[in-house]
Amino acid sequence: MCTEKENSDSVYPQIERRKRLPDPVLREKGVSLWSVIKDSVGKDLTRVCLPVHFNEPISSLQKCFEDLEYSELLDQAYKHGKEGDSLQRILNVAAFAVSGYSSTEGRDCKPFNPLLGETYEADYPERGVRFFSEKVNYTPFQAVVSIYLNRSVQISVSKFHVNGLPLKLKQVSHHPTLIAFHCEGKGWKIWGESNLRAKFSGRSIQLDPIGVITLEFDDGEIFQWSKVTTNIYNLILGKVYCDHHGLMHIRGNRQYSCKLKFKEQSILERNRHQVHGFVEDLSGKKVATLLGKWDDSMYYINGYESGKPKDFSPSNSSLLWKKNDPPPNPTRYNLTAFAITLNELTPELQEKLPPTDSRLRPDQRGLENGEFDKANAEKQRLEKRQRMSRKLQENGWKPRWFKKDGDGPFYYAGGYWETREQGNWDGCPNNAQTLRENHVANSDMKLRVPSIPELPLDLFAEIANQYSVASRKRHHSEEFDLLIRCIIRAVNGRSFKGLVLYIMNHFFIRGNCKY
Ligand SMILES: CC(C)CCC[C@@H](C)[C@H]1CC[C@H]2[C@@H]3CC=C4C[C@@H](O)CC[C@]4(C)[C@H]3CC[C@]12C
Repeated sequence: MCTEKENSDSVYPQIERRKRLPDPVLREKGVSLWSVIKDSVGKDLTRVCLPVHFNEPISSLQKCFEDLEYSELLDQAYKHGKEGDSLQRILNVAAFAVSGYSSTEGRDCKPFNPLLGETYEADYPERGVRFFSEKVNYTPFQAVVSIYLNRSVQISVSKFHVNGLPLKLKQVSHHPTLIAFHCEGKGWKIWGESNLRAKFSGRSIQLDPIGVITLEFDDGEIFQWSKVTTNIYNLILGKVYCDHHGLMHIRGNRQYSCKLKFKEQSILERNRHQVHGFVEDLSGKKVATLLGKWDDSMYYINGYESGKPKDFSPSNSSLLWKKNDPPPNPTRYNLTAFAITLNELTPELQEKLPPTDSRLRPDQRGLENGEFDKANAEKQRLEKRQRMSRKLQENGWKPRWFKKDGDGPFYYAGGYWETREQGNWDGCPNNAQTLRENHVANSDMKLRVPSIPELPLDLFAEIANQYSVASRKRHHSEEFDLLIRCIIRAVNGRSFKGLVLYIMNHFFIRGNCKY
């Protein structure tokens, strides 16, 4: 734990991280997507909780950090730039932008969709980086794509038939999960939003990333780029896999910019996953050529060569990046050695984490431990609770660590690591505060926080939801009155307003994210 290793020009401490996932407690029973669909005929599938069988024990917040597996390339880029070699800097940045895709090969599970207010921190001093991400929007539906069966209508436009039934896929969510992240390395910072627009296009699902990634070096050089399109194939039949294609333009604020093309796969093309491109200077002169594969390695040669990949040989090209070896104990989820470390929870870490950290989600932890029934039950409970407080969330929820100005992108507002240092997650301004201001403008309401005996959390959510509906309609529904009367009886006649405030406070202290 305490030895130190020379890494580029800084000294990083060495830290032991786990090399494998825990052995599953139970044997997993197979689940077919069909059996899930079959049981859901006629239901609004956004309300159907997908069993954890289709998940990997990583949340989307953690997945964002997977793109930083090769952050060493950015350390290199910083060093080169400092030594006046701007070309090497942009080449390393380009290799970094491609390297983030390498972990997607062979992965066929869905990451956990973060709950509102969920956060993830990664403090990796052995790499010189500190990463933080938060789910920043409210997603009205859990599923990006809803699947429903059309039994009665015989003439169907859908292209799929499952067990003789036509299957129609319909996109329902226009507010995909939005995640903001911020990462600090030695000599650089990188931040952005991870947001995807999903389109179902007959053969596959197309995910178009929205937003830009910004990389800023301490000497003021900035690069910005957007990710390319991802397609997911074989969702219904066969083995699920994804592929990436499109143009990536890395714009710099100084001398160079870089254009990379991720080639779309074709049946004829035997050479898959290819990426090629070039670096050009301000005058448009192409000064270097890049070539490689997003799931393997990237090379460059000085000067521009429009030739085919076969023109590249180890003698005339130099290696920029090579993918790490797969872990010695492969997981069912095909996680990389780096990804295996992301959800590790040591007792020391547990003490420091805020209650909103992905590592504390019981459903995800259950899946990781192979306690599948427990994981499913927890997932259902958490998703149901999140749906129930929907109205209140729509009205006044704000992320805690990221801000935005007008329509601009979210940026890190600061303070997370400082709060962590103090170890007091309750003391800082919280979502409860914001909500109280938005919804309870009446100043004569005094906030008493009564010690209410443990009430089921679902009930809290439902009350909060009803309260928000009622306060807009200016009258309470009968069911709502009944509910409230029951609760008041349960808590021995505490004041209604105080109770509601307490509930809101209790429920939203950490967004919707108290497990
Ligand atoms: C229901 C089950 C069977 C479907 C499994 C779908 C898998 C293949 C999907 C679900 C979520 C997807 C990821 C969502 C977001 C991103 C970020 C993007 O910039 C690169 C692709 C990447 C990393 C996707 C890769 C494919 C992915 C992992």
